[in-house]
Amino acid sequence: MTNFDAEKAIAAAKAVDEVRDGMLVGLGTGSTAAYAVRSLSERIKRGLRITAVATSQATEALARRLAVPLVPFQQLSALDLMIDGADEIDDRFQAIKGGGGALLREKVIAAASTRVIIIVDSSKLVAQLGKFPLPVEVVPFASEFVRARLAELGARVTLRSTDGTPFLTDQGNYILDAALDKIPAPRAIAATVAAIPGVAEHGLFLGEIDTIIIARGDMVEVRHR
Ligand SMILES: O=C(CO)[C@H](O)[C@H](O)COP(=O)(O)O
Repeated sequence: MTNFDAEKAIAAAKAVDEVRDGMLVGLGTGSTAAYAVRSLSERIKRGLRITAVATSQATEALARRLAVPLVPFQQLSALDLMIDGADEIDDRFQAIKGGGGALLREKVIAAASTRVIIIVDSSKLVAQLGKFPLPVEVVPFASEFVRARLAELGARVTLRSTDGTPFLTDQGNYILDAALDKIPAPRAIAATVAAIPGVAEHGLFLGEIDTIIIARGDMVEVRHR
């Protein structure tokens, strides 16, 4: 386990402490969120009664394997709590997400949740967003059109792929990773990108996050908005 893995596990356990009997809990995607699923599973084994919603097929598979009770989100419109990771987060509770390609479902679940807790290791806290390329989910039909529009904004744009095969999201869309280096005005970029026809969602989470849990070594810091 790397130091960052240990921090992820500590932050995840702290977030899972916030889960109470009867809650409907949104489960994020990625390696940090996976620690939260494991931690939640341990509490369920000790008697916690909750129902969860997964933000991706990967998280769904993990939760099923660990006997975390799941319900499809299609039957719901609101959740109590979401626990998820992030690729970058600043001290204004603004984040870039989507490194795992689940940004669209993550944004829906975040919007549906009364409270959103983001759990991160110490490498994820930044003074300004933008070092991590902004993931933009696009319908495949529009991918070249959207790529050109993002390039006009000054981004170096890469179609996410493995060995030349485009990565497909759980919705069957593509991801364009838009490297901007710095995003000094996240709200303006978010509005501009969201307005490009063919964009399904972007990875800027600007108003959704209520609590950040950051682990540094074996210390954990909880910040509330
Ligand atoms: O947004 C995400 C998935 O879409 C993840 O939360 C983000 O990529 C962080 O992943 P990890 O915890 O593996 O570093």
